[in-house]
Amino acid sequence: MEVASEPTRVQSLAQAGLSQVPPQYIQPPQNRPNHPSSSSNVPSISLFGLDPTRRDSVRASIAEACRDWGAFHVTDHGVPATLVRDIKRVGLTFFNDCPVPEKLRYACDPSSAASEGYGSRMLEKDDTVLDWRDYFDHHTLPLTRRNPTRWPDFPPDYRRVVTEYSDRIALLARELLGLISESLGLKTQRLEEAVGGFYQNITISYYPPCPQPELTLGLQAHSDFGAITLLVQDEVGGLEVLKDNDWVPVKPLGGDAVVVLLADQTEIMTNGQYKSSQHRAITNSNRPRLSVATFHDPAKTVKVSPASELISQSTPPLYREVVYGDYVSSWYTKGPEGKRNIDALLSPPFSFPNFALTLHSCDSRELDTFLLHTFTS
Ligand SMILES: O=C(O)CCC(=O)C(=O)O
Ligand SMILES: [Fe+2]
Repeated sequence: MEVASEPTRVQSLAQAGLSQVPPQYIQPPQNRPNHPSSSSNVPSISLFGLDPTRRDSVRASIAEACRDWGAFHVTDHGVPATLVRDIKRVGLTFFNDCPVPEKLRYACDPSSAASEGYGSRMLEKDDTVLDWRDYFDHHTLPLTRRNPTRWPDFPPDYRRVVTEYSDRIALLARELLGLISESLGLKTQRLEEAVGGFYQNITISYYPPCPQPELTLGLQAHSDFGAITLLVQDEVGGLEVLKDNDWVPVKPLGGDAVVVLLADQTEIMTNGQYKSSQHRAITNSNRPRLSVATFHDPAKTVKVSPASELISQSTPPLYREVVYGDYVSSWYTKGPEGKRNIDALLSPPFSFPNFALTLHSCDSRELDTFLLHTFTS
């Protein structure tokens, strides 16, 4: 049996003082970060005082942000600013002050996808360009998956803070799915019921300074595969979202601000009315950066499909039903490559005029997917 070897830790490379990044980290020219042309930022929505009148206007802002961006900031959301600050503090203390050999006590299993713990490589494929990132992944919900003894105990309040943060941020995810449902004219609980009890993971990402940020990515372009991701970042910044084919930096707002990223299952459930956000992280040469992404996903056995209330003769289902576990397996074996995985679920067109239109407007990869679906379904 082949035993997977321990991956190189990016922090160790950064501490070695290299002047050039090793070749495995160099992105092909088309994926390298170019200088962002946009000075805009994602919309920011305050959830303060949600009485019925405020709720109407917040719903409208959410609808616009979800349609135009698939990403937005929320503030005044009920997760205490001290807890948001604490989760960043414990993460940064672990990465900055705990020696690598000590961190390796928590190393995740490099041979199994999405295993809990301290890691550096998300994908097992040998041909992927590597991300300039180390991370710690925590399995936090349902409670049967949560075992804080598998998490660092340095700093001493690490486990308490992650536990509290997990519980509070799940409440916010629920509230946001409710507002997103309402913003589409669905009953408040609709999306939450379709997702079922949350499978929640918290990934703390640490991006060490990189000697050649113009050649690398901290995290390659992808959309998250679950339902909704809530992310906090430090003041360094580096998250970018794709908007109208431009990479737009998500500028840190500080305070209690949380970035909401719609993920693929929400795109499917909303039948494409809301798109999942394609995003990536860039690096810089002088300051380490930290982010905390909390993923809220369905259980692996849940079947996800467009909500029937959103389907009519004029709005046929755009995506085929998928068992969530199959979707995740495909993501890990093929790699994210932007939004390739969700593209593969697009339903074939239904009539000849659509067929002609689709062929006219798709690139060669979409054409492969299209032909495959047309002739195998
Ligand atoms: O570090 C970031 O800002 C992005 C993290 C992210 O997208 C992820 O972990 O899926
Ligand atoms: Fe992500």
